[in-house]
Amino acid sequence: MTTLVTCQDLARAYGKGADALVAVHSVTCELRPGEQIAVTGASGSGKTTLLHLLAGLDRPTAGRIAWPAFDDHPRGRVGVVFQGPSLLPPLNVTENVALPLLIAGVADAEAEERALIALDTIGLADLAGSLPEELSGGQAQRVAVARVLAAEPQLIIADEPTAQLDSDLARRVVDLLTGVAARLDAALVVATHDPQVAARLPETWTMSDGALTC
Ligand SMILES: Nc1ncnc2c1ncn2[C@@H]1O[C@H](COP(=O)(O)OP(=O)(O)OP(=O)(O)O)[C@@H](O)[C@H]1O
Repeated sequence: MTTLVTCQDLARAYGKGADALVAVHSVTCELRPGEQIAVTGASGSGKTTLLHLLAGLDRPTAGRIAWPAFDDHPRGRVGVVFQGPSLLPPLNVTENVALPLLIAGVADAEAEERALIALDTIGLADLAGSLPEELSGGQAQRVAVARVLAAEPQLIIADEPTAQLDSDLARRVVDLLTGVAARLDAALVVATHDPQVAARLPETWTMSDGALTC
C-alpha cells in the first residue's frame, strides 16, 4: 500500500527572525489510504496551517513533506472542503461540481456526467441546476462534498466543514465525507472544534501550540 503523505519534523513559521510566529513545528506523521482522522485543538493551535501543508496548498519552512502516491505532485490530486462558502456564484451546482474536472482536462460531457452522478449519490440531484445563492449553508456544504466525490481524490482534507451548520446537518455532512472517503478508499482528515464531529471519525490527532499528538 503506497503511503499518501509522509511528514518529518515539519514546521511552518510566518514572518522571520525574532518576530516569526511558529504556527506548526516538529510534526512527524503519515497518512495511508482508508485512514479517517479528526484533527482537534484550540483556536490558533495550527490545524488550518497543518491541513494546508498536507494538501500541498502551502510549503513548510523546515522539515520534509512528501506525497509518494502522487509522485510528489499533490496539486490537483487532493480534494479540499473549506469552512465557508466555496462555490463560484455565477456557476450552477452541476458546473461547480464539474469545474475541478474541467481544470484537470476532463472533457465537458464526461465532467458533466460525473458531476451529475456525484450529486445523485449525495442526494442532491434536485439541485443540479440551482445557483449557489439559492442554497442553504448545509446544501452548499453537501455540494462541496459532491465536488470532492466527482474528482475521486485519494486524499480528502476538510477544514471545519461543519462550522456553520447545526448539529443534525453537521452529522450529515461528516457522514457524507466519511462515506465518500470509504467509497474511494481515500484518506480523510477533518479539522474540527466539535467533539461530536470528532467522535464520528475513528482516529483523532490533537494540535497544541503547533505540535501534533497522533
Ligand atoms: N497567514 C498568516 N500570517 C501570520 N500568521 C498566521 C497566518 N495564518 C495563521 N497564522 C497564525 O498561525 C497560528 C495558527 O493558525 P491556524 O489558523 O493554523 O490555527 P487553527 O488551529 O486552524 O485556528 P482556528 O481553529 O481558529 O481556525 C495562529 O497564531 C495564527 O494567528
